[in-house]
Amino acid sequence: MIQVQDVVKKIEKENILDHVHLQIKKGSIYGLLGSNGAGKTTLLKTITGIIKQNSGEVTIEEQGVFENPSIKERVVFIPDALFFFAHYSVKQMAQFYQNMYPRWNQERFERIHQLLDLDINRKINRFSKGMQRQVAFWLALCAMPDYLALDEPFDGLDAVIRQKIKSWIIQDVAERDMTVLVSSHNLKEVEDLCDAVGILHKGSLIVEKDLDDLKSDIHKVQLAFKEEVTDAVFDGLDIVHQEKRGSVYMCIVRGDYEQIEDAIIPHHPVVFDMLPLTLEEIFIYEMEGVNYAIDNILL
Ligand SMILES: Nc1ncnc2c1ncn2[C@@H]1O[C@H](COP(=O)(O)OP(=O)(O)OP(=O)(O)O)[C@@H](O)[C@H]1O
Repeated sequence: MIQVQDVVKKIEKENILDHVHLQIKKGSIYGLLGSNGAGKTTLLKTITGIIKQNSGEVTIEEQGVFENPSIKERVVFIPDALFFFAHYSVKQMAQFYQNMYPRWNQERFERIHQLLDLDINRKINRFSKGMQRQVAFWLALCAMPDYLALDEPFDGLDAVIRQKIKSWIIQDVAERDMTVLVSSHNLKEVEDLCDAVGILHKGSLIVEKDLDDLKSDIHKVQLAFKEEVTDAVFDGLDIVHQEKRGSVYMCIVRGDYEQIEDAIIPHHPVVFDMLPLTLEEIFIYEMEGVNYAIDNILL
């Protein structure tokens, strides 16, 4: 398990991480979402022990991560801006990884080689951006990490490779109980992959929930009534957002399905549809809740 307790990270006197708490269960895939500049990369670097927090605690399996080689050899971080040694070929970079990560799996390296079709003797900086990202995943997965942290991981990968890599990750989670932390602006991708999500805004975690709970707790409700109604109709509903188009109300409402139904039905609506929100919609409304507003986004 990864535990982040009351973590503050300051850069130039500013709290880039502002008393962050989070927990990531072993064998789960956790999606870290947030606005630009929210602190996601800083949090990933803190969790993987690349940088040290000013206060608070970051532990993996109850051990501090920073300057802890026995934990770090079980953690791999793929940053959004990839780094490879200049002039290193895939083969040379693999040798470096082999020295860094004692559980390096050479057989897996050769198997993935056949599946990715990249020349191991070619200098990595001669590869395209997407090919370099393939190399990053290739090396990361052969290091057999127990904890894999990914920052905007699928940027620049074609759909076929993306699917392939996602299935390898899911396989490692299922078979080896690998824990994955993924930060991404591609919410569709996160929605498909993650068990739990956290939303970071201005250095604070504003939401942290299992994805299923998050989705069952907020709905898009479309309503119309035969006669003009007063606001009393909406009493008892936790409305996050509301718009009226003609005679139809479109509302975003917090609460479970039955609870919302029980509040609405007594008012005899002639139209009453309730739909789950996509993760992208949930994200937008949660951000609106912290005044990161975008008006008239209801579809
Ligand atoms: N080395 C640095 N020096 C100064 N400020 C920094 C540094 N690294 C990060 N920051 C600041 O910290 C804040 C958080 O940055 P971070 O890269 O963690 O955000 P992010 O959530 O990953 O953003 P994005 O989604 O845009 O990639 C930003 O305001 C950024 O300017």
